[in-house]
Amino acid sequence: MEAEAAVDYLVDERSKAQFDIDAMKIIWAGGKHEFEVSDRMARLVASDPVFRKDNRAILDRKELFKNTLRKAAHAWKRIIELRLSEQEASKLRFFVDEPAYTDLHWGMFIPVIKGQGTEEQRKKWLPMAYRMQIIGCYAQTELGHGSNVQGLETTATFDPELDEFVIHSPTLTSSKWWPGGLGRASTHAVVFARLITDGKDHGINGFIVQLRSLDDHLPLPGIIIGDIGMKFGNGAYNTMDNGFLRFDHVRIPRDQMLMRVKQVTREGKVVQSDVPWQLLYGTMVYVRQTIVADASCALSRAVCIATRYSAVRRQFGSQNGHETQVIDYRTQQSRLFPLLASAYAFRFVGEWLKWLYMDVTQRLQARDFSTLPEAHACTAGLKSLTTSVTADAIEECRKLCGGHGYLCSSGLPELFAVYVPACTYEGDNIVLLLQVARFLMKTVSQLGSGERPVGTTTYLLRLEHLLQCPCDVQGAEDWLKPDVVVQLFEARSARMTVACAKSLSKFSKPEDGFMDLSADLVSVATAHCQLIVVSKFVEKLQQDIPGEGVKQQLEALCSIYALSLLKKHLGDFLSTSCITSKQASLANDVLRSLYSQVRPNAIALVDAFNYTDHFLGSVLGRYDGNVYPKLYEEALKDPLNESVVPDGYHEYLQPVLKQRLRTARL
Ligand SMILES: CCCCCCCCCCCCCCCCCCCCCC(=O)SCCNC(=O)CCNC(=O)[C@H](O)C(C)(C)COP(=O)(O)OP(=O)(O)OC[C@H]1O[C@@H](n2cnc3c(N)ncnc32)[C@H](O)[C@@H]1OP(=O)(O)O
Ligand SMILES: Cc1cc2nc3c(=O)[nH]c(=O)nc-3n(C[C@H](O)[C@H](O)[C@H](O)COP(=O)(O)OP(=O)(O)OC[C@H]3O[C@@H](n4cnc5c(N)ncnc54)[C@H](O)[C@@H]3O)c2cc1C
Repeated sequence: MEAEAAVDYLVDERSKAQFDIDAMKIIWAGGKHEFEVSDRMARLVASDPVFRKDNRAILDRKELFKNTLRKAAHAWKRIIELRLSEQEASKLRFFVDEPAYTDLHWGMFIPVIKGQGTEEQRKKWLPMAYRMQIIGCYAQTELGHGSNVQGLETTATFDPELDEFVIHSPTLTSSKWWPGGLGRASTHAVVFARLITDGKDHGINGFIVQLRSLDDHLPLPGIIIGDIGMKFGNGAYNTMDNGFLRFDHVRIPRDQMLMRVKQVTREGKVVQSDVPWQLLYGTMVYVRQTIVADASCALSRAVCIATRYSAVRRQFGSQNGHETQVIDYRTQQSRLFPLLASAYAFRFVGEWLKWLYMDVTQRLQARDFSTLPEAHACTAGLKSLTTSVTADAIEECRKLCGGHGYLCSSGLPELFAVYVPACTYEGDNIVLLLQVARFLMKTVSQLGSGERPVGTTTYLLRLEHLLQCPCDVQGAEDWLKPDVVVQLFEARSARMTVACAKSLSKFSKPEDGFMDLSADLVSVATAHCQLIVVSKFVEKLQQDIPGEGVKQQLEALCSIYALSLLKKHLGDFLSTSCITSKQASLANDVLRSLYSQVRPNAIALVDAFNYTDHFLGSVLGRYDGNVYPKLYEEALKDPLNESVVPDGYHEYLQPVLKQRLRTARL
């Protein structure tokens, strides 16, 4: 094929932008310093051949895993050589873009020891973990129990004679099953097990257990361990060694029980400390918060690919002598721009959630536990909302790219396969929304008793008003007023919450009500979480936003986010009498004009994510838009194209063809 000169097919598109893109890049990154770090790490990874990832879909499992080990070791070497800070290291990991055992080591094993260990335990274990002299994972889920943590079966029985715990898997269903990094890489795990002393069950707790020898990596006596097998998609999450683990009466010293929440004395007495027992779930709260931040990354990546390709791709019609760019079709805009708006919305709510998490952590250190339930509800709810939307959005972006979106070289199939388990891990999304609903029902039921709702539920203090207030929209332009929109989302959430609380009160046993009404409770929780995202976007816009035209673009995106939700959940808004059908129709008109406003800025708005072509890993999303020659190039790299006549021709194709010839002669 003729080599084409490098042409930037998106130059025209970029010249249409009506805002300062460099300023937007800084807003997206969360600050100037954050932008600089992110940009530097992205380039570092993109220029290093060890971090190549375009062959993942065709490597077999063993090669794939070995390659991941190689990349993780190389990343660690670079981190040490370049003396990278924690922030830089975690950005480097992000741009390497490959799930690995190190995620669980840094993302869960270290945090669980930090959060649930005593000072002595932290001093003993953390330095080894920080230097990666031991590799750890988080072994909670079992074959028979994932969502129901209280139902775990693994036992940790105290033996007062030897001052040890005996860790045991009493049944097949008690096998640990799923922990990332467990299958092949980890030397240690924090294992969640039932604490048994003197024949009494004291519920679950974490225990540090060594799994493999630090000399030859062989499993220690009594440990049965392996990988659980291939998962969804090629490449994708198969770089991770999710594992199984069974214990046959494995002994560990007493001081390997994580003792911040509960302690077991030398005599075998269980002492509950004064911190809330829910801190046992604290690592999950931390990770859920990071998953929300990650959702905006995955979503923006898919949206970047679909937006650039939509500007390059042309079908039907006539536009200056060419066919029409598909991005100019209203249907394409109405599917794509709400996703673009959601990417920005999730970015800002993720920033806020990080702040909330830091705030609750500081309070816990000062022994103020009052905001823990709200932090749990926010992390659980937003994890659920953002991952569900992102998973669906990646698939929608694939469809927005037509047939070529289905090719691995579009980057979208692998992104989808690697992302969808986020709807399940760290808490199934429905189970987590039910936690939010439970928190809302409790908050509403306590309103009369003088208990004041805090943080994101403060709006419930204005319950009487919200149950009756009409929507203040008279003309289309009223839909652009942030206070009108926020109040509408508050009213919808409050009305749905109260309606559900009333239905619940009709049950003599609350648990029966929760079972029967669980689908409605999930809708209530979703409405509340959407309110949080809308109001955090609005709050972000009340801050100082530097850069020409940046604020206007973000205001348009904020309105698109809120009004497209209104359109999608119109049934909720109409059935709670929050709006009239006339107002709904005005909102639809406003949405159309907002799409026109965003259209010339669309490419610049995705450029502001500052993704390298290496990170995007997509022929369709290339920065220069030079899609077609590169699609050919990628196709030619496929192993099937290595020979002109395929392997298997002589055994399987030729005989069939010859047989058909004979039949034809007959
Ligand atoms: C190379 C070098 C690099 C260098 C450095 C580079 C750095 C690299 C860094 C990389 C970073 C990558 C990041 C990691 C990536 C991770 C990937 C994914 C891994 C995925 C891991 C997992 O997948 S890991 C398992 C998660 N498995 C769950 O997620 C179970 C869900 N299941 C439950 O969580 C409970 O089972 C469930 C339902 C609550 C019922 O709990 P339950 O039975 O006790 O019952 P209840 O519901 O009654 O709850 C009783 C009361 O507790 C309250 N409460 C409940 N939870 C609470 C909580 N968390 N905090 C506070 N309060 C809580 C509740 O609100 C009630 O309060 P009240 O009584 O006041 O109403
Ligand atoms: C890729 C991946 C990585 C993982 N990594 C780890 C790890 O490192 N460490 C670890 O310990 N675990 C890990 N897990 C396990 C993960 O945390 C669990 O799979 C998750 O918590 C869901 O639990 P489950 O599999 O038991 O689902 P189930 O609870 O069996 O869910 C099955 C269905 O039942 C529904 N359901 C369950 N309970 C209720 C309810 N009360 N009300 C209504 N519906 C309900 C769910 O919505 C779902 O539709 C990982 C999982 C995956 C997929």
